[in-house]
Amino acid sequence: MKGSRTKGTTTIEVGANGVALITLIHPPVNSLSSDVLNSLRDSYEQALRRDDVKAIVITGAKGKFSGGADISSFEKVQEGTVNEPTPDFKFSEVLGDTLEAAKKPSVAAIDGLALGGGLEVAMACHARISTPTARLGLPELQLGLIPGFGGTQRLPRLVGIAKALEMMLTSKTVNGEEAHDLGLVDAVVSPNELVSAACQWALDILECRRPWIASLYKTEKLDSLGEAREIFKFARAQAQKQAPNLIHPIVCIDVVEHGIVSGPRAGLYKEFVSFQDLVRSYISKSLVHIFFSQRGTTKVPGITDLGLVPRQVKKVAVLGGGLMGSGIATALILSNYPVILKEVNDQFMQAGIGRVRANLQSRVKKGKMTQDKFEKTLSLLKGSLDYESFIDVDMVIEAVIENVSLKQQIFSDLEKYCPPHCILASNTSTIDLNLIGKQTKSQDRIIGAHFFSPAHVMPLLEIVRTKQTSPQVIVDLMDVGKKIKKTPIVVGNCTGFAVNRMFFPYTQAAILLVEHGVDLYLIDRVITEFGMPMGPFRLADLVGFGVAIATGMQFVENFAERTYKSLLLPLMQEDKRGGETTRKGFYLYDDRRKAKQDPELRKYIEKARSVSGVAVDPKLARLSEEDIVEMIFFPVVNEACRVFAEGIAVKAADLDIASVMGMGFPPYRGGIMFWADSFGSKYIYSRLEEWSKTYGEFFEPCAFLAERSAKGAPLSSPVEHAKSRL
Ligand SMILES: C[C@H](O)CC(=O)SCCNC(=O)CCNC(=O)[C@H](O)C(C)(C)COP(=O)(O)OP(=O)(O)OC[C@H]1O[C@@H](n2cnc3c(N)ncnc32)[C@H](O)[C@@H]1OP(=O)(O)O
Repeated sequence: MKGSRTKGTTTIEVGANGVALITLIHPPVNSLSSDVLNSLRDSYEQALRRDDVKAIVITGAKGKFSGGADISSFEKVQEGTVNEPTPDFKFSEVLGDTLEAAKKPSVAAIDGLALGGGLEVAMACHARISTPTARLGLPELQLGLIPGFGGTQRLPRLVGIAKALEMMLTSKTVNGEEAHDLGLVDAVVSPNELVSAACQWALDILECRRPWIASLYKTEKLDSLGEAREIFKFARAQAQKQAPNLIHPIVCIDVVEHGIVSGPRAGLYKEFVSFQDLVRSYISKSLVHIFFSQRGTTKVPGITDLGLVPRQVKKVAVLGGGLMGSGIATALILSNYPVILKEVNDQFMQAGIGRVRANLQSRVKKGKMTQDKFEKTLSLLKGSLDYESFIDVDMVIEAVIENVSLKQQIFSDLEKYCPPHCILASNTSTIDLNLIGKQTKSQDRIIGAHFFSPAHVMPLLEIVRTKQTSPQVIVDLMDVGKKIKKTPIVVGNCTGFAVNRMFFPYTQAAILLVEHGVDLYLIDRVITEFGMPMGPFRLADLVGFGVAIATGMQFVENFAERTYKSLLLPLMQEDKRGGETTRKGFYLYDDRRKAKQDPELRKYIEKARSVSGVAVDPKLARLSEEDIVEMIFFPVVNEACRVFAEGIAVKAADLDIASVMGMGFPPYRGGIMFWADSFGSKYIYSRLEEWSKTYGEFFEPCAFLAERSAKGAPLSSPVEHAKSRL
């Protein structure tokens, strides 16, 4: 069973002071499985029955209150194994009728996490005591859900409507101190005082020295109805603007509002009904899939199951202080790794250090970092112009321009100057690692560490292994990845690896459509409305045509048969239109980087069209929005299938994560393979085949897709005989 190694339980221990301590136990995060919930109800009823119990404290084992409802139980509902609302989802009644309405007071003692259902249990208690570092929140919306154990009603009554909506809509947690300021917890104490302070608080409630509060009926934090309506109106407008494709944030606001207007019991009922609908929605199914897939990336068969312990990486060198190198250095020093930044001359080195400084300064400006922490963090970075200081580094990450012979030279040098255990990583985004390491004898410690720009912000780290890379080196890099808060996906070696192989047809398909008559700006709009952060043309402007063309060349060389050859980008570049940095690309940019459409583009498109020998296709010129989405993304699915079939990715779910975190594919569509399976392999195959007949090999469905389509099989089911590169 995913995410829940045991079914969990609770224990009850009655002290001489007459307080029953109920402990939630379900490693690793004390999630609330059916067994935990049933056991909690039984322990609670026992405490209420026993004459020697005067008051109750609920806490979680091993310094964690609870990570919330057991998410794996949602999967069963989503797979259709469970149809009716299960007792789990009716637990809201138990919290209201048994805990909150009890004749004995209860206090939650919170350390570590109190998330989702965990916080909802705590809010049904009559008071909450937490440690300063505890994290409290209702992150259910991240899963396409709303709180289902009364959180939509109790949180607004404890912290006010606006703050409650903010916490739920952003899924952000607050720490114990902040929770105290908000009124969500009643006192903050150190972890070793937690249980005794909570027991004392419960006795104080009993003896009327502290208030006995049922959160559900608290009113003093609630705004007047008129003010509340304004808050709801504003929240709806914001939610609509930020996530127009998502319905559950609006449902959440509706449910909170219903409770304010019609009373908390009516609110609880609406919460229950809405939760039942949402848990079965495609969006929740997709987001739950993403939740488990993201955690699944750290489990790589044949590598993470070998019992290898990651070696400690104490010092890292980064080669190249450009955009990528400085971003990588920033990510490393932010996680306390001392870093040497090597450049070829002083001017470049100072520029690189300047970029790192600017990255950190922007955190200070946003209030995410103190000036003192800024100084300390920056002091971890040292510039260097030679390899002398590489004598004691444990890992090098090369991030110079995409030039094969330059990289080959660098890796030969690294072999000479770095200690023999040192991990030699390259941040190349496309070049085959075997080529890069060709002139060395260190193939076992050469690995790809492909970051995404800006490297200190983007969450994905594509770890590329060749057939020679040792499992130890992979485990070491995965560990560094985790420490710098990246989600690693381990992939095999090939041109473009997983993410860029999927990106390539995305841009290519867009160019093909434009040359055949589809409006360029319409494509960007449709793709943005689909949920991508920006359309393919706006993205090309952001990346810059220089990089786009250089990367494209790698694909032309390696996958010529399925490359759509167009001169659109080179023609524009010839005219000094190189993307955002030149202020002109597919869009025109003003001082504030605001993009404006440019009617002049027509002349480049017409020229590119005539060079390609392509005529406007009236059918494509009238393409529906659905068709635009399919013609752009099915070629991406096709490439993802190849990547999967070749064993470059071991699990389809890794490609889902790669697409979401590397390409910006909307997580609420579950990732590229998950989304593709919602159409079915037969449909995708038939569409690609139809287009390939008219528009050429670019669309030709791959053998894997043909095979899955013939069997009517899902694209994400495991590949049995893949010639795995892992
Ligand atoms: C009715 C209610 O209103 C509905 C709900 O409560 S919905 C649930 C709300 N709770 C959440 O969304 C929290 C989800 N969990 C998290 O954000 C993070 O796991 C965490 C912050 C709790 C811990 O993070 P971290 O320490 O990095 O550990 P992480 O690797 O994520 O999780 C450890 C393991 O616990 C599992 N897990 C975490 N939370 C879980 C949950 N709520 N249910 C089931 N499994 C869970 C993970 O799948 C993972 O399993 P694995 O080891 O087999 O891969």
